[in-house]
Amino acid sequence: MTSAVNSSSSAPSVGFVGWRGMVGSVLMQRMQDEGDFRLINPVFFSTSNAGGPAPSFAEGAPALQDAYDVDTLAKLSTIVTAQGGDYTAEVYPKLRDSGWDGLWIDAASTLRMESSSIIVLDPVNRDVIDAGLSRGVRDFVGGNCTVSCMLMGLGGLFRNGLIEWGTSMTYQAASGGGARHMRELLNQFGTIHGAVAPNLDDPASAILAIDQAVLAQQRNPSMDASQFGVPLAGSVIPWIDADLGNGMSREEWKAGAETNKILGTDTVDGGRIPFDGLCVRIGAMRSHSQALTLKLTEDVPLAEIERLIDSDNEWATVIPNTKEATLAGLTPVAATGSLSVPVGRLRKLEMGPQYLSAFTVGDQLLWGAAEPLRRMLLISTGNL
Ligand SMILES: NC(=O)C1=CN([C@@H]2O[C@H](COP(=O)(O)OP(=O)(O)OC[C@H]3O[C@@H](n4cnc5c(N)ncnc54)[C@H](OP(=O)(O)O)[C@@H]3O)[C@@H](O)[C@H]2O)C=CC1
Ligand SMILES: N[C@@H](CC(=O)OP(=O)(O)O)C(=O)O
Repeated sequence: MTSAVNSSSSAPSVGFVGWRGMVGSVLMQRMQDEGDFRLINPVFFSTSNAGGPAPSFAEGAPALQDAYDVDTLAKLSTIVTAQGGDYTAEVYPKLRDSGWDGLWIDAASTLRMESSSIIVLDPVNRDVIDAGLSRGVRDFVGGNCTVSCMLMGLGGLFRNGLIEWGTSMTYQAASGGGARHMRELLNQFGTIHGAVAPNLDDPASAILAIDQAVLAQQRNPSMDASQFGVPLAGSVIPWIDADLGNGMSREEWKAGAETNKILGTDTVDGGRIPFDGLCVRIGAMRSHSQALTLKLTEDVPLAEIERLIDSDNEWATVIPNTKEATLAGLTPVAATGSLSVPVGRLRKLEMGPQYLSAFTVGDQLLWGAAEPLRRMLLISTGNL
């Protein structure tokens, strides 16, 4: 499918860097699905193939430009990048130093916590985005995938001041690491299966023998674990991103830091909400899940909690707390590819009526990465 672009001189010229990566591909697909290219004059950049043809879906766009060419980038009113943090760290300062004052819309975490940037998640913080645009903020960064998916699901409780503190235990999919991580997980599953396939085919074979063969394969140094460091298939890895040296992973630090920045509660007197937990990589392909324990500021009836979650935005969806509904609607397999953010397992815990459990799943390439950027571009061009 091709998407006509708007090449009239009055259409905003928007540069895209990182459009063929995983986040970038999902962003391009969403923009095609929604007809966004009709509204802008896109210029596509590459770090590896300058001069090559523009993507086939963008009919009428010029050839690929060099993503490191600051002069060419500086001609554009807006740059959208999903190229990664190293690219941002190298190119962004040069571009600003050159005097460029266009809008920088970025998926990487590099600039997220800068005071000059806003983390974009407009169903939750549209007021912060609008105020930022009015006072001349030029850097808009997508949030961490787990944080964005959590706030999309539970925004109704946060925004009504009902969360005193929260803790999340995450179950993050391989796709959070990128395309090579997804491939590695699948190869590991395949290698393990290959090691026991004859035994599996024989219904009379002993399960303990199969179990031992699986473990031997997982511990075999020949098993490719170059992306994750250790086998993920048939296991879990309770550490994501850098070691901050204080017992906390960087992914865990982002949960509290970014949640409060998005909500605007990160100032000393802004009512910071303590939010902390453990981040764990599991062998899901795509879509991050998280189990939450929330301390409420008051004893709100469960029915009211469900109403606040469900009505906060058009994507948050309460899943009834039954086994049948949970299995049908509250898994990565059910959530992947959808903008809906299911929230379930809602119940008051034994600790008291102000303690709530919740489980939520979100496609971290949609609301967790591409969709907030796409919508920020629409907001900045006056189309949302
Ligand atoms: N993965 C996720 O869930 C999330 C990622 N992010 C952030 O988004 C940024 C980009 O992440 P992600 O999309 O996963 O990164 P990818 O590694 O998938 O893509 C980044 C770049 O790698 C280059 N590349 C090299 N080989 C290939 C190939 N075979 N196929 C496609 N691209 C290739 C492309 O640049 P070129 O075309 O110039 O060669 C591409 O733009 C990162 O900063 C990440 O932290 C944010 C939220 C969630
Ligand atoms: N760290 C996330 C993915 C990601 O890219 O996050 P961030 O944009 O905060 O670096 C994960 O591995 O699941």
